[in-house]
Amino acid sequence: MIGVRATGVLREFAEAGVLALADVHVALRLSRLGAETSETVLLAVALAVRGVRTGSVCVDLATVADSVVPDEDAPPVDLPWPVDWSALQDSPLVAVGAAAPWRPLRLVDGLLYLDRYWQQEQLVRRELGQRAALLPPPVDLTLLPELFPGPAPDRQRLAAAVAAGRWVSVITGGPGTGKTHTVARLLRLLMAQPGPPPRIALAAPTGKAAARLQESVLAQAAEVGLPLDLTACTVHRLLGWRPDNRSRFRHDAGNRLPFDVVVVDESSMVPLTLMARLLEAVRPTARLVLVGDPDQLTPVEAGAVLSDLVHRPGAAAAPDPSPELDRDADLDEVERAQLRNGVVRLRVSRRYGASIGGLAEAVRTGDADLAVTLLTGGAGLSLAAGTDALAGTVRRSAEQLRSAATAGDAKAALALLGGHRLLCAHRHGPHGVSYWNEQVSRWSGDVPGEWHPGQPLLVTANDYENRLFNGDTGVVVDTADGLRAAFARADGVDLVPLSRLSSVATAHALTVHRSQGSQYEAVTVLLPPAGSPLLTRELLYTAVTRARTRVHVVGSEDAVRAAVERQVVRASGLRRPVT
Ligand SMILES: Nc1ncnc2c1ncn2[C@@H]1O[C@H](COP(=O)(O)OP(=O)(O)OP(=O)(O)O)[C@@H](O)[C@H]1O
Repeated sequence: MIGVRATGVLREFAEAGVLALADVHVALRLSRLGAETSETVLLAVALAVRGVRTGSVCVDLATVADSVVPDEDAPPVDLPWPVDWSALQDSPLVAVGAAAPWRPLRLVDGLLYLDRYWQQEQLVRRELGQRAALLPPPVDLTLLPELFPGPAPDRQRLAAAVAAGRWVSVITGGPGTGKTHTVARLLRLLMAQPGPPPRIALAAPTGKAAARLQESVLAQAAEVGLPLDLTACTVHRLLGWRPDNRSRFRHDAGNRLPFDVVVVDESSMVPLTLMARLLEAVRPTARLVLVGDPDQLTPVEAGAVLSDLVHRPGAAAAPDPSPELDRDADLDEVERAQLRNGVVRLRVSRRYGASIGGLAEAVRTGDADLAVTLLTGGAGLSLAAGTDALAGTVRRSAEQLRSAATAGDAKAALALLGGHRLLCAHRHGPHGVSYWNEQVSRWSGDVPGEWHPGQPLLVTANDYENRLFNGDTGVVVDTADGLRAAFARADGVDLVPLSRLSSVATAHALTVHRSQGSQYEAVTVLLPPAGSPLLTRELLYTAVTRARTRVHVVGSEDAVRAAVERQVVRASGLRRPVT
C-alpha cells in the first residue's frame, strides 16, 4: 500500500498496484523542482519511471492504458486514464521533440522518455546508422561450402555469410539451433581472409554464459581450425570495469576496444545501457556479431535491444548481402526484411525433438490453440491442472537424487539433476519456488540449516575462486572426505568443500528466469492462474525450451492460453522507423 503523500490520480494508480512507491516519489519530487501541478503530467512522469522499472525504455502514451496489467492482488477498478496528454507539451519538465534542450523527460512522437534513456537510445541509433552507412567489409566466401557442407537451404551458411559481410549482424535461434556452431565457423572464415589474423573477442552478459561460450567454442576449435587459446569474458570485463564508476567503462568512444571481431552471446540479456556502452566502445570497422534468442525472457533492466534489432523496420535501401545464398535459404517475407538489417534466424534445433520444437514454435508465434492441442496430445508433452501428479514426480526425483548422492556417486547425482527440473513462474506463494523448496525438504525430512546429501544447490553470486557463476547448479554429495558440493565441468566433476561455498541456495525448484541458459532432459512447468501478470509468452517459451525430451505443464488450459496471448510489450523507439 502506498505510504507517501500522493493524492488524486497518482494515489488511485498506486492503490490499484500500477504505480510503486518509487514511481510516485520521483514524480512528486520532480513536480516540486519544476513547479509542475498538472495531474496528467505527474501521472505521465510516474508512468515513465514505472516503465523503466518494468523494463521499458519509454512509455507509449497511445497504448499505455492497454499495456498495463493491474496487480492481481489489488481490487479491480476503472482507472481514470487521461484521454488527452497535451499538458505534457507545455510542461517545464518535458523537452518536446528530438532537438529540444535538456529537461528531465523527453516526448518524441508520442513516446515519453526519462531523458537518460532517450540519450542512450539515440546513441544506439547513431552507432548503428554510422555502421550501416560505411562500405561493408570485403569478404572472400570461398571457404564457406567447406565449412557448411550441408544441403540447401542452410540458414547457418547464410548467417555466417551475412555476419562476415557486415559490420553489425544478429544471429538468432532457440537452444541448440547451432548458433555457436555457426560462430565457430564464421571465425574460421574470417581468419582465412587475406591480411593479419583478426583479433577476436568473445563475450556474454553473465559469467555463466561467458564460461559456456568459451567451453563450447573451444570444444570445436581443433576440428574447425581455431586458436586453442580463445577465451570469453563478461561484457563488463571486456569493456573494463572502473572502480570509480558503475556505468562507465575504460573502453568507450575515446578509447575503443582493440578487436576486429566482437561476438556477444546471449545478447537478449543485454539491456539498453550496456548495449549503448558496448556499441560506442567497439570500433565502427570491427565486426560486431550479436547472438541470442530474442523470444526468451528479456533483461531485468530497461531495454531489450536484441529484440528491437530483430523487429526493427527493414532498411529498404540496404543491398542484399549475398543474393545467391539468400535464394537458397528459404526465407519468408518478414525474414527477408530482417536479412536486410543483418538478422538471420536459425530454426532447426538439434537439442530437442520435433514435438518440443513444434510447441516452442506455437508459443513463439502466439498460436494458443495449437499450443494447447500439442500439450494435450504431443509425444513427450502433457498438461494437467492439479498438483497431485506433480508432487509424485518431484518427490521421486528428490529421492533418486538423494540415494545417488548418499552413495557418493557424484556423476550419477549430477546426471539426475540434469534429468528433471521443476520450474516456477513465481518466487513466492503456492505456485512459487520457495513453497516447493520447503515442501520437498519437508518430504525428505531435511533439517533446515543443515547440509544433506542430494541437496540441489543454486549458486547466487559469481565465485571466481571456485570457478562458479551466478546461476550454476550443483548437488551435495557424500564422499570419502565428507560432504562436498559437486558441479559438472566440461572435463568432469569438481568437488568443492562446503565451507568454501559463499553464496548458494537450495534449489529443488528454479524460477524460469534462473533456468535461462540451462537445459534439462525433462521439465515440469508450474503455471500460476491465468490472471498472474508474470504469465507471458516469453516465460512459457523460455520454460518449454529448457527441455530436451519431455515437458509437463501444470496449470489450466486458460493459463496456457493467457501465457501465449500475452506478449511482454517493451516500449522502445528503436522499433519505429527513423523520422
Ligand atoms: N550444421 C551442423 N552439423 C552438425 N552438428 C551441428 C550443426 N549445427 C549444430 N550442431 C550441433 O548441435 C548442437 C547444438 O549446437 P550449438 O551449441 O551450436 O547450438 P546453440 O544454438 O549455440 O545452442 P545454445 O542456445 O544452447 O547455446 C551441438 O552439439 C552442435 O555441435
